[in-house]
Amino acid sequence: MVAPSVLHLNPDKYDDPLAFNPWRWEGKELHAGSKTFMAFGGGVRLCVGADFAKLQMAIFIHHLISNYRWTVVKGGDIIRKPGLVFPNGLHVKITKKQELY
Ligand code: HEM
Repeated sequence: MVAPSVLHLNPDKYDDPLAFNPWRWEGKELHAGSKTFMAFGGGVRLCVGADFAKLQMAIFIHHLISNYRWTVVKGGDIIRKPGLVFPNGLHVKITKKQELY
């Protein structure tokens, strides 16, 4: 049985687990097989909205790529293992593209 909250609220894994701290995963391995993070839960209680949420993220990224110009500021080294990993981050500046009409 998988109980994501037992993992995510475990003070041995995360300092002050009840605090809102989006940086808590910085430097940790975040991939499908991660032992410290399960974004959509797992097992029989796997998030039923996971595919819907991923579709919304894909549509959002599509609009960001189609309508905005991305300029790399720093980072960008890529490791394929097999998913993409940016070991030193990928900092980009995003500016709205000029309207052509
Ligand atoms: C980025 C967006 C989302 C994240 C990170 C997320 C995360 C999670 C996690 C971690 C669980 C498991 C909770 C547990 O095991 O106690 C869960 C369950 C659930 N999620 Fe999501 N969720 C997201 C979006 C959605 C959406 C869009 C819907 C509905 C349209 C949804 C509906 C549900 C439902 C109904 C459950 C309970 C499933 C069950 O207990 O059988 N979620 N979600």
